[in-house]
Amino acid sequence: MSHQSDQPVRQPVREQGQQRAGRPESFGVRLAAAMDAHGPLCVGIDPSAALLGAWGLSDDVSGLERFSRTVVEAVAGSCAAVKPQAAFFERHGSRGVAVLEQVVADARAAGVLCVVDAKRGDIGSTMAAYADAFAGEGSPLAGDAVTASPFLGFGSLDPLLAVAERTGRGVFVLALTSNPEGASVQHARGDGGVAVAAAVARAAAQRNAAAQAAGDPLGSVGLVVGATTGDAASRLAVDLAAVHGPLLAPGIGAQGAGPADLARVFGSARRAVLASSSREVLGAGPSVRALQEAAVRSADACRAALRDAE
Ligand SMILES: O=C(O)c1cc(=O)[nH]c(=O)n1[C@@H]1O[C@H](COP(=O)(O)O)[C@@H](O)[C@H]1O
Repeated sequence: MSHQSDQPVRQPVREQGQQRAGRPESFGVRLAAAMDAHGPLCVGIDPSAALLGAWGLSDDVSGLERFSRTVVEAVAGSCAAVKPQAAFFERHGSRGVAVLEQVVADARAAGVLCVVDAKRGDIGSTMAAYADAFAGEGSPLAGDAVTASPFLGFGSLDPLLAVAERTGRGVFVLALTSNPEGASVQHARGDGGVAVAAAVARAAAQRNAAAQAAGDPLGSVGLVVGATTGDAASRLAVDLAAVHGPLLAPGIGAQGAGPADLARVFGSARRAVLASSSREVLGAGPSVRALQEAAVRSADACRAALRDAE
C-alpha cells in the first residue's frame, strides 16, 4: 500500500499539539494521526436487512454480529475510522445494542478509531444522559467520537461537548447533511441573514479555538457536511476552513457523490475531510479480503482527489 508517501505533509503530531495536563490525547489529534497513516476514509458499518441478505446472513442478532465483526476485522489498518450506524443495531433491540457495544470494543482492540453514528440531540438535561452514554469514561457505547444534532440549538449540545472534551472524545455536529431534505432547515437564514449551517460552523469554530491556539492539527468538534452538497457551503458562507475541526463527509458511493466531489465541496478546508462510505465498501463483502481491497481503493481515491486539488 502506498498510503504514507502520498500524504499531504504534516508535522509530527507531538510537535504540533501539546497534550493538556491531566487530559487524555484529544480526538482531533488522534484522528489527524490516523488520517496521516491510513488516508481520509471512514468505513460506515450499516448492517441493513438488505446487506445482511446480500452477505447470505440472517436478519437477526447473529447475522448482525457476524457482519459487524467481519467489517472491523477487514478494514482496521486500511482506513482511519469506522462508523457504526446505531439504528441498524437498535432495530434488533437490546441484544442489537450489545452488538454495537462489541463493535466499539472490537474497534478499540483493533486500533481503528470508532465514530458512533447516533445523531443524538435533546434538551440539556437529557443531553447530559446522552453524554454519559456516548462519551462517558467507561461507557460501553462510547467510541472515539459520536454524531450529534444541533437543531435544538447548538448550546443544547454543551453537556456532550463538555464530557467529550474531558474524556478525549470527538463530536461531529450535523451542519449540511447529505440528504436533499436537509436544505429546508440548514439553508434557512436567521439573524442578520446568516444561514443555519453557517451559524453551526461558527459555533463549532468557537469550541475548537483552544485546540487551535495550542497548535493541535485538528480540534475535536467536527462537522458533518455531505459530499453531495455541491457548492452549498460557499454559497451560504459556511466557513469550513475556520472550523479547525474534522469534516465528516458522508454520501460517497450509494448516495451519488464520488471522491472528485470532495475538492469542490470543501475547497481550502479539504485537509480536514474524513470521507465516509458505507454501502459502496460493504457491498464487497462478505469476503474479508474483498472488503479490505474495497476500503483501500476508496481511501486511495479520496486521498488522491483531495491531494490533487492542492
Ligand atoms: O452522520 C452521518 O454519518 C450521516 C450524515 C449525513 O448527512 N448523511 C448520511 O448519509 N449519514 C450517514 O452516513 C451513512 C451513509 O451510508 P451510505 O450512503 O451507504 O454510504 C448512513 O449511515 C447515514 O446515516
